[in-house]
Parts: sequence; structure tokens; C-alpha cells
Amino acid sequence: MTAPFEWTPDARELADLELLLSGAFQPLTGFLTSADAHAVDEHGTLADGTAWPAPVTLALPDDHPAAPGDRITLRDPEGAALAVLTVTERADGSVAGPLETLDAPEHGPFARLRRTPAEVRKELAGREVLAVTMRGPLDDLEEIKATAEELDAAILLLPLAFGEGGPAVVRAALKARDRLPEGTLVAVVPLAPRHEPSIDLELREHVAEAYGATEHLAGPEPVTLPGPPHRRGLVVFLTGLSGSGKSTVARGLRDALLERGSRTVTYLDGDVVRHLLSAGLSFSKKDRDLNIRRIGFVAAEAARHGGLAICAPIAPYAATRDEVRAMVEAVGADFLLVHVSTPLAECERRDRKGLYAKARAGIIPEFTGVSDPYEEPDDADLVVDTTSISVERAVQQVLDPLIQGGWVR
Ligand SMILES: Nc1ncnc2c1ncn2[C@@H]1O[C@H](COP(=O)(O)OS(=O)(=O)O)[C@@H](OP(=O)(O)O)[C@H]1O
Ligand SMILES: Nc1ncnc2c1ncn2[C@@H]1O[C@H](COP(=O)(O)OP(=O)(O)O)[C@@H](O)[C@H]1O
Repeated sequence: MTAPFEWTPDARELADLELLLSGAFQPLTGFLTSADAHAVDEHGTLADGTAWPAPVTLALPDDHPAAPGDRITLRDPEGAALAVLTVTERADGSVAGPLETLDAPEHGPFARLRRTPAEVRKELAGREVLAVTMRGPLDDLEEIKATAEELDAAILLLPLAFGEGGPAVVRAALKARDRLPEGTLVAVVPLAPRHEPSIDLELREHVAEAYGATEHLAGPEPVTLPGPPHRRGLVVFLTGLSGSGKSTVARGLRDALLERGSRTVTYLDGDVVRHLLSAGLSFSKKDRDLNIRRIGFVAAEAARHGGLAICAPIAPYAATRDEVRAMVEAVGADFLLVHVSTPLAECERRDRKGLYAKARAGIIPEFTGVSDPYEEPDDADLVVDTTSISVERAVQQVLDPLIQGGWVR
């Protein structure tokens, strides 16, 4: 049964939730209380002294209404109800309490390989088990074979699949399995990496033990060589006041890139976005933020597979621009923030659509720069003031760094 309160944890918390529910994080059965989290930070144990290396907590924003005694349905971003948490504590921005699984059907690539520790232990019953946790391809299968032979152990490959690189790790495990002795098992474990390498390793050991390991080998860390810039995804995000020249420069840039023909270009025109993707949204802070997040989402999808996306909304709030930067970087693409810094006086002088006059007359409320804020970026990768330069020159000022940075040939 789902509960009246709802929450969608972030990707890392959802991965931890899956491990809590599957038993891979035994002896944990739920997110840590503040006392346990504190003890983990201080001594590497739970409050009762049981060894546990890493805080496994669930953040809940202060404005979420759930209080102790309430039940919260935890959902994945696609809306599937995964578990119900009965709140026993809200402290330090986190929430703790017992979890009930809702047995949501597994989805995502390689779902059939997500086996619980109990299933795997049953299959390996009574045997010595050499578990190999991996975050990238294994470079020395001979060593694994030799160790397993020496121990007379079955081999269990545990690809730690989390985030963008997850499917590649699983493919590496399946490939390795084919070259290892018959009977080698693969179980996918969605363990998110921890920043501190010693904590990460200890956590891997705990998880391997839950899967029945009598011996654990940590596979090598993956070497991530980013592709050459001209193949990497890129989002060019122009921000600035209405009339500053964002759309004019964005269109000029798009045309210049299409003429060169070296990249696939997606142009998210501000007006088209407001008419389709964000139709019906107002200019309140909430709706502007939603508009920018939608633009960021589409741009990141275009960049995920190496595309170049150009966006040109006002995007007045720094925190929301930061969110878009994070969304884009999370898919392994680059993000270039261009501040079209043409001052208000010049934008108002141009008043191409007569909007400033209407805003001054109070006919249009919440107008950026007049009766609504614009937070100037302090993290712009490039600043272009179009007051006294030609359109061609402004476009060139954005195109040049793209060529110099190797994104465009
Ligand atoms: N209240 C108010 N404030 C600012 N702008 C307004 C407003 N009402 C309508 N418009 C017109 O909408 C365009 C800005 O839309 P954006 O989607 O770029 O804005 S935002 O990023 O969501 O803040 C903007 O277009 P540009 O001139 O191309 O920037 C305006 O023409
Ligand atoms: N160097 C320049 N770069 C861009 N626009 C310029 C430049 N010089 C003058 N303009 C004019 O300024 C106006 C900018 O409008 P627009 O591109 O729609 O701005 P925004 O999309 O930021 O609202 C256009 O009328 C454009 O012709």
C-alpha cells in the first residue's frame, strides 16, 4: 500500500535504497538515523558499535511536510513506487525509519542480472567464493583465475553499475565471464561510488560479503579518457536581459555551425520553447525555473550523444543555471555559459517588442530588469556586450572560443 506522502530520492539515494531493500547493505535495513550517521562519521561504526563504513542517509528538504509517524512513498523519477518509509526521525536535513518494499518490477538495462544476495548465496551454497567488484574492465583475468584455483573458489563478478557508465561496466563483466571458468556468476550491484577511496573499498567489501564472498578482489579503477572535444556533447547557454541579443547571437551561431557542417546542432529557440515545451507557463519564479529546467533537460539529452545544443532564455536565477550546468555535466557533456551582458539601458533603448514600455507602464508585471530580478552570472565562461558591436562580431566572439577549445573544427 502506498502512503499519502511522496518523495523521489536522488539517483545515489535510490541506488542505496535498492541495496537496503535487497539485503546487500546488511546489517542495515533502513537509512541511518542521525545517531548512526554521526557514529559512522566519527568511528566508522553504527551507534551500537557494529562496523559500518559510510553514511547511508536520505535527505528530505525542510519544506517537505512529513513528520514522525507519517508514511512516505518513495518513487523513482519515472513515478514507480518502490518503498514506503515510516518516519521515526527527521534531523540534520535527513529522514530515517523502517522501510517496506513495494516489490516494484525491475527495469533498466540488465534488470535480469540484478539478483539479490540471498539468491546468489543460495546458488553458491557451501562454496568458497572469490568476489570481484568492478567499476571498469578487468585487466588481469589470469590473476583472478589463479586466485580462484588456489582457493578452490567459485568466481562471482559484481559490476558496480551506477550512473552513465553503468551499462558499460555490466558489459565488461559479461565479457570477462565468457573468458573465466564455467560457473562464473555475474550479479549487478547498483553501488554508487564514495569519494573517499578507503571508504569505497570498505563498502565494496561489505557488499561482497553480503553476496557470500569469502574472498574479495577490488577490480581496477576505470580510466576515463574523455573523447576529443569535437565529439563531446556541448551546451552553449546564452543568458541575459530581454533585448540583450541572445536570440540574434544564438541564430547567428547556429547558422555558422551549420555552414561548417562539422556538428549536429539543436537550437532551442526561446519563443518556440515558450510556445511548445513550456506552453502555459507564466513568468513567476517557479514557472521560470521550470522553464529553464525543461530547456536544460532537452539540451542535456541532445548533448548526451555528442550533439551541440544552443539555448537562449533569460534564465535570471543563478541557482537554476547551476542546475542546468550540473544536468549537462552529469551526461558527460560540456557546458558553456555565455552572459550576453548588454546593459538594461541599451536593451530598453532597443525595446524591439515594446515590452519595456509596457513594463514601465505597469501593463506587464514581473518584467525582468524592471520589476523582476536578473542575477548577473559570476561564473560565465564568456561575456558578450552587444551594445556597440555588429551582430557578426558578436557571433564571432562566441564562435572563436568554440574553435579554440576544439569543440568545433
Ligand atoms: N515578465 C516578463 N519578463 C521577461 N520576459 C518576458 C516577460 N513577459 C514576456 N516576456 C517575453 O518572454 C521572453 C523571455 O522568456 P524566457 O523563457 O527566456 O524567460 S525565462 O528564462 O523563463 O525567465 C522575452 O523574450 P526575449 O526578449 O527574447 O528575452 C520577452 O519577450
Ligand atoms: N551585436 C549585436 N548582437 C545581437 N543583437 C544586436 C546587436 N546589435 C544590435 N542588436 C539588436 O538587438 C536586438 C536583440 O534582440 P534579441 O536577439 O531578440 O534579444 P533577446 O533574445 O536577448 O531578447 C535585435 O534587434 C538585434 O538586431
